[in-house]
Parts: sequence; structure tokens; C-alpha cells
Amino acid sequence: MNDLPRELYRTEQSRELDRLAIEVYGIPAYTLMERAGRVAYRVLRRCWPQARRICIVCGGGNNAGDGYVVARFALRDGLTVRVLTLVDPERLQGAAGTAAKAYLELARTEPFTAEALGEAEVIVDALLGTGLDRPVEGRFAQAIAAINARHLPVLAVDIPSGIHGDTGQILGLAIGASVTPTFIALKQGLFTGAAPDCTGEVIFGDLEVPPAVLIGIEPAARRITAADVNPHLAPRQRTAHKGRFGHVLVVGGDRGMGGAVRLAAEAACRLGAGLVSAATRAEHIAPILAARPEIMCRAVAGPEDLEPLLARATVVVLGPGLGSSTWSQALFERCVAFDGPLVIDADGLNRLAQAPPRRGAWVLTPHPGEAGRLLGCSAAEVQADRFAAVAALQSRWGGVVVLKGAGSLIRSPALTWLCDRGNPGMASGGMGDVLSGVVGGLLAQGLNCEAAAVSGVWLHARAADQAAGDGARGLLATDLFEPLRRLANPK
Ligand SMILES: NC(=O)C1=CN([C@@H]2O[C@H](COP(=O)(O)OP(=O)(O)OC[C@H]3O[C@@H](n4cnc5c(N)ncnc54)[C@H](O)[C@@H]3O)[C@@H](O)[C@H]2O)[C@@H](O)CC1
Ligand SMILES: [K+]
Repeated sequence: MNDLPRELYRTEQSRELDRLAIEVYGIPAYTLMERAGRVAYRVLRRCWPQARRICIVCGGGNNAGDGYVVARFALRDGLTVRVLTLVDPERLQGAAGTAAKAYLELARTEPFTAEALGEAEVIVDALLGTGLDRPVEGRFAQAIAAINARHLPVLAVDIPSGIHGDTGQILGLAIGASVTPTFIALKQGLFTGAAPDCTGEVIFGDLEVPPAVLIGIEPAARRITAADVNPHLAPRQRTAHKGRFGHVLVVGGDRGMGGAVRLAAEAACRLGAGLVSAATRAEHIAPILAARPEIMCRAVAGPEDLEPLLARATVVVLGPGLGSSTWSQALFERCVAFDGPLVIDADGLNRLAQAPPRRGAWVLTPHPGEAGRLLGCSAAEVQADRFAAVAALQSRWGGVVVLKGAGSLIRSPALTWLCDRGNPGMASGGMGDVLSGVVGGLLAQGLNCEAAAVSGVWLHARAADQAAGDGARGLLATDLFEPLRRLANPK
């Protein structure tokens, strides 16, 4: 994954890049297709070196053209190749028509049937690429369902058929691939929405297109890499003291939800905040202190009790376990007026939905359900276009917005960032509380909202990957603390 470029593009931009490569840089369309097919074939051989029987399923566009090139390379290597078509190869146009013709000079194709998948060991999905412009139905849907039903290794050419390249949404039905070699530019939809369940490993081929082609087309989003994060985590000076690293105040933990405060507060400690306080219900004080004596715990009965704490805080994390009582409402109202950076999560976001204040220096960290409540739509509608949702949230609420979920998105006034790390073990209670504390801990050390959100999301996901090891099921939020500490001190 580390070899992937960091720039992400929309499909219309990737088409423009193709056009520039062809028209301005003089690379013939068929040459690009040959290179795409060669990359895909190499990936196939590398992933399944023992496979001898390959089935290539082709649609009617350039994605199919890539498939015909793969078929030709496979034939040349003496593999048993079956090309199954959804569109008569004689009808293919342009470079795809050339690729189909070159294959037909060597061998025949057959119309797609589920039975014709026969004894295949690997299936190549060359049905639909970035030209997908409507929901998959009819024969295409039947073909995708039949391929998925085989549970065989599948290589998806450029993008799994049925996935929309801009949103990662499944339009109707999509191929579940094991690996997706993708070309020229990374499509932003490969890494979020439903796509992470469908792509398998994404492998990039630049098709030898000169980097100059990319100049002038502003990427739609950026993948976060270590290079974006580690410069913010420079080694500390020997003379450092805790007064230099901020004071995080975590506010939340209504009755029955004290754990959320403890998780956020400990996460802020683990990221290196100088001091961390928690303001919560009286009954949570003893258990939090027993578990983590480094956290300064204060019982708050109402907003007046917050005053001395807010006076000392440099950052407030508002929301973990905050609940929806009158106590919660009063604390919320006082804290959103805090004169410093804020992280708002969980119940804090639900309160924001009811009373819309707008404020610059904050990081909002909704999951799709909370994002839906803020935008007045369903979580499913948020998931259908996460890029649009995070942009709408940021434009309405200001600050920096983190839309959580596979392929977390971070939207600042200037940029959209995407995190392609993390694992399904993070789908467990308390993970969001840890993230809000991580971001708070980074803000306390002087990072701005964008840098804290980008770095926090990435460190949190990387910590979860390290903690999960070989198995995501059963991962606990507290398992992230040790790897977080390691990651907060990059070598
Ligand atoms: N020169 C280029 O432009 C290159 C393109 N490449 C390949 O070309 C692909 C894009 O090619 P195209 O723009 O021809 O698009 P596609 O190959 O994705 O297919 C478009 C065709 O599918 C039809 N279609 C769209 N949605 C459908 C649906 N739901 N059900 C049935 N049919 C549907 C369209 O009407 C159109 O005929 C890329 O994904 C990539 O694989 C690569 O060969 C690299 C170079
Ligand atoms: K495809």
C-alpha cells in the first residue's frame, strides 16, 4: 500500500488525465490499453502463479479492452483462457475494438453464462470501469452475481465493476475482488464507501504516463501518509516540561458512561498532552482515578463547576458519554463558548445538531449516523457519497470535520484527506472516544485543527492495525494505547 500515490482524483479528472496523456503527450490510446493490460496480467501472475485456467469477463467499453489485452498475454503464456462476453466483441469501438480484434485473431470468445465460468481458477473482471454511469441490472447484474457466487479469486481491472469511482458506492451490485490493479490516477472512490469491501488490495500502475500530465489537475483528495504526520511528532528537547504540552479537559460521562471519558482522557495522555483533566459525574471519579491516576478528575454538578477547569484548559474534548440530560445540555452550552480549540464528538455532536453555533477552531468527529443527524438525512445517504457529506458538514459547521468509517475523510477549509488504514476491529465501543482524545492530545501540543485531525485519524487507524495483528474481532479501544504511544514517537 505504501507505494500508492497520495493524490486521489474524481473519475472525470481521471478521464481528463487519460485525454491529456493521449492528446498532449502523444501516447496512443491503444498503447495505454496495452500497458494497462500488461500491468493487470503481471499482477495476476504475481498473485496466483500456479493458476493455469483464467476466465476473463468483458463488457463493452475500454475496461473490456484492458480485459482483451490480459487475455492475449495469458494465451501467449500458454494458459487456458476463456473470454466471456456481455457485449459482442465486434461492437467494441476505438482502442477497445482494436484490443478485441487482436484477441479474436488468436482465439474465440463466448457469450457469458454462469456455467461457462466452468473450471476457472481466477476470474478477471473487465465488465465495467470508470464509465459506470447507471445502476447495474439485467445481464450485467446476473454476471456479477454469478462471479461472486463462485467465491474464486477475482482480479478487478481498474475498479470492481459496479463500484462508482467517485463515491465508492455500489450501484446496484458490485464485484467482490481480491485485487484491483488501477491505472494512471487513483480514483477517490476506491478507498471509501462500500469499496473497501470490494477492491481487495489496490495496486497502482502509472502506465508510464509522465508525471507532468498530473500538473495542473488539482487532486480531489489526498491519502494520508506517514510523511504528513511524523513531522508533527519531532523528538522532544531534553529540557521539555509539562507546561509546554498543553492541558486537555475532557467533558462528558453522564450516568453509566464514565468509560468514555476515561478512554478519551487516557488517549490524550498517550499522545503526549502535558496535563489531562476530566470533568464528569461524581460517581465516575473513583474508578477513573483507580484505573489511570495520571488523569485529574473533577466532579461537576453543573456549568459553574467547569469555570476553574476551563480557565486552565488549553483544549476541550466535549462529548464522550455526554448523554442527553439537562446536565449534559448545560455543560455543552458552556463548553462550546470555550475560547480555544475544541474537539466535539458523540453526544456533543447530537447537541450541535439541535442548536447550530458556528465556530472556526474546532474538530468535529461524526460517524455516519451523527453526520446524518447533523445534515438532516440518513446514515445510508451519508454513506452513498461520503465526500459530499463531509464537504457539506464542513461548509455548514466550519472548522475541520472528520467523517469516520472505513476510508475516514477529513475536510478542512482547504483540503479533503482520506485515511486508508484501519480495520473492522475498530467497529467496537470506545474507539471514537479514543480518537477524540488523540486529536485533543495533538491540539494541546500546538498542532492546528487540520494537522491534529489528519494526524490523529492516521495514528488511531495505524494503532488499531498494529493492535489487531492477525485478527480484528475482539479488538478493544484500550488495546490502542500501547501502539499509540509507540506511534507518537516515530523513529
Ligand atoms: N485511454 C483510456 O481512456 C484508458 C482507459 N482505460 C480503461 O478504460 C476504462 C474506462 O473506459 P470507458 O470509459 O469506455 O468505460 P467502461 O469500460 O467502464 O464502460 C463504459 C460502457 O459501459 C456502459 N455502462 C455504463 N454503466 C453500465 C451499467 N450499469 N450496465 C451496463 N453497461 C453500463 C456504458 O454505456 C459504456 O458503453 C477504465 O476504467 C480503464 O479500465 C485503460 O485502458 C487505460 C487507458
Ligand atoms: K472492472
